[in-house]
Amino acid sequence: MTGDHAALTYSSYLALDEILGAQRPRSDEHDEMLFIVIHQVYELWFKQLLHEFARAQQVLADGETAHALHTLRRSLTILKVVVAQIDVLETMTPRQFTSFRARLDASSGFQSAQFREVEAVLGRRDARVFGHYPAGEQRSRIEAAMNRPSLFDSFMTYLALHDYDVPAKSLHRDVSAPLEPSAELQRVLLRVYQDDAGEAQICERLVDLDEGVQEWRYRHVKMVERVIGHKVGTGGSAGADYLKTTLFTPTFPDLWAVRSEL
Ligand code: HEM
Ligand SMILES: N[C@@H](CC(=O)c1ccccc1NC=O)C(=O)O
Repeated sequence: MTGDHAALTYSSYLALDEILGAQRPRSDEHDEMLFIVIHQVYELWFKQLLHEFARAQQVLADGETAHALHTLRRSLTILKVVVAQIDVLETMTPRQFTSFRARLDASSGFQSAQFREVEAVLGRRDARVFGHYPAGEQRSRIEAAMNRPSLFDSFMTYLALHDYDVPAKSLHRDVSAPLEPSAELQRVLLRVYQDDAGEAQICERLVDLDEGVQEWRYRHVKMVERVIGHKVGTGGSAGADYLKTTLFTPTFPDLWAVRSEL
């Protein structure tokens, strides 16, 4: 040991004092601990997903197929884990949730800034989400993500580097605008699939990602229905009925559209 630095330990390296001291139930109800821990684990995985997506965007913009596939594969594995976590929360019955629900006040998943950042990095551009974020650091991070190229934009750069004739409208678009389906781009994607090389595998991993997010939404809405039925949400929405309206919006519409032609 040098100087007066304490030796690194398991708990100091992992900052366990901080993370294990951060569960603060507001009621004495047994199940509130599970509710808090599940959400904290989600937020940690969201943080890791954002870290992986940033890497995926870098390597795609460098045209590196193998590294991109590796990073996308890891992201998908994380996504599967967070979808599976819903099984644990579903062991909580409606009465158990109701026992502490009032203590949540008006807080809700609407306020998960990292979830909104994940959506923005993937390509969602929707100012409605800002209704739940007053000016501040969280809002700025979501705005920044909506104003830089999305994962799909990085994929456009990747395809261009691999000599595909990506339409200028897709390659040099205003990245702060929503991704619009494009017939011209779909023709390029068909070629990618016909070549059946690494580029097509990237397409498949992006479809996996899109499907995985849709799967999360479906599992979340079913969990909501079984736990609170059709009650209105703490965040002020219609609850399950609102969540159902978000189910069928794909992140990468062109990758779905081409499938009828393959
Ligand atoms: C008992 C468990 C849960 C219930 C009953 C529940 C309920 C709801 C409801 C009713 C909404 C609509 C907003 C509102 O009006 O409050 C919502 C939104 C949301 N919840 Fe949950 N939730 C649960 C667990 C989770 C978990 C574990 C996560 C993981 C982070 C999560 C993330 C979200 C997100 C991100 C939204 C916004 C979705 C969107 O606008 O597309 N929720 N939830
Ligand atoms: N919106 C839920 C409450 C809820 O689930 C929640 C509350 C605070 C923090 C995270 C939550 N999870 C997802 O919405 C409800 O209406 O019961």
